Amino acid sequence: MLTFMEMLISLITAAGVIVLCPLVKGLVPSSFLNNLLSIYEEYFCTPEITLFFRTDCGLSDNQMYDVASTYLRTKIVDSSKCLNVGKTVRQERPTFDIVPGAEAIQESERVLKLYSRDFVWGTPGREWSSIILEHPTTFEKLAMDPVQKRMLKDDLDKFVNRKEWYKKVGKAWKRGYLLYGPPGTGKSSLIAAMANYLKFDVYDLDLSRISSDSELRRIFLSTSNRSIMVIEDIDCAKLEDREIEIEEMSDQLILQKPKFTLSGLLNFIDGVWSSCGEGQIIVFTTNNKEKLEKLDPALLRPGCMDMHVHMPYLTMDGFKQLVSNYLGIDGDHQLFEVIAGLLENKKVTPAEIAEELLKSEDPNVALRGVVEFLEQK
Ligand SMILES: Nc1ncnc2c1ncn2[C@@H]1O[C@H](COP(=O)(O)OP(=O)(O)OP(=O)(O)O)[C@@H](O)[C@H]1O
Repeated sequence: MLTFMEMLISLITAAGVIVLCPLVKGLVPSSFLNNLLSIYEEYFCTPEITLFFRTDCGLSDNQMYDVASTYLRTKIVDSSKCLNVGKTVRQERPTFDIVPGAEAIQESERVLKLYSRDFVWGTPGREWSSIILEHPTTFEKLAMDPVQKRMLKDDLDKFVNRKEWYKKVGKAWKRGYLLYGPPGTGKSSLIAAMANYLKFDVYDLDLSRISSDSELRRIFLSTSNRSIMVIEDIDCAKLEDREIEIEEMSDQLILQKPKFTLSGLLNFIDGVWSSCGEGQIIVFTTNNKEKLEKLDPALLRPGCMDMHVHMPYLTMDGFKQLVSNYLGIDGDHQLFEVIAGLLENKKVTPAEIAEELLKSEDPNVALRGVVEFLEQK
């Protein structure tokens, strides 16, 4: 027979286990659990603290929200070892400490986000809205010159692993890439591959809608570290210095009209403001590199665009990669020779051939379609 004290100790221990262990919680019927918890709380519990993780901290996203959601999503078995939340009596705010192990989980489980400004116009205080980025392109799937692909991956690896080096030489930890080539050659796909490879969020910035340097500053400062800022079709972005159009301005305001300037943009990429933020990558894309050079050569210099990546029309190597992706053929095919001959004389983009390959899952039908397409081009 259990004594009263032994029963009480068992009850406390059981309730303690249930309170502390989420796994056990899932196994116990809720009515029993609630009764047990109310007895436990009434006699032994300190008041509960509820933590609210807001999605944003003013202008920027709240990283603690990401940490907490990652934590809850993975339902880490040994939960007590992963996220320490603490507050001493002297501290004004709680501290959050991710201990080793949790970072690795966070990294592998991290959901990438694509930020844009499409839904923030007229929303005071918000510079970006985001959706989950689930782009399937990886470096392996990209139809791209293998040597160039290797060089780019090495460059990215070197960049992300050299935080201390950048500090030592007194350089902002940033890197710029210019992707240029005709439409449909994979510039956007390459950006997705870079984001997936590095596990970096992507910020998609439309420069033509920026009206002043101060707006640009606010926007840049509200991006997170270790992210990719993309400015697509930069040659079409109306980069000339421009003034904001405000109809009813007082005389005083007219004297200091807000302006967007090219030098304001350069300041963020390789000037004084470039040191705000760490591990940031900026990518320009263009279909017309010459036009960009004419506008201002400074935009293409190392320090601004450190690496220029040419995305050309489709080559036979690229074609074989697409065939592997779409038809699962990794070896040879009898139509490859004729296709190689046609590709040598035609300017065709990977996007066009991808479209043809989508038409049939039967390799013979799909490849005959490609031959016809190339012959007619
Ligand atoms: N190099 C490539 N490797 C694999 N797929 C590609 C490649 N280029 C294009 N594609 C296919 O074509 C589609 C369109 O390509 P993408 O948008 O990446 O080209 P782009 O160069 O960014 O074009 P634009 O200049 O018009 O923005 C992609 O979704 C992908 O399916």
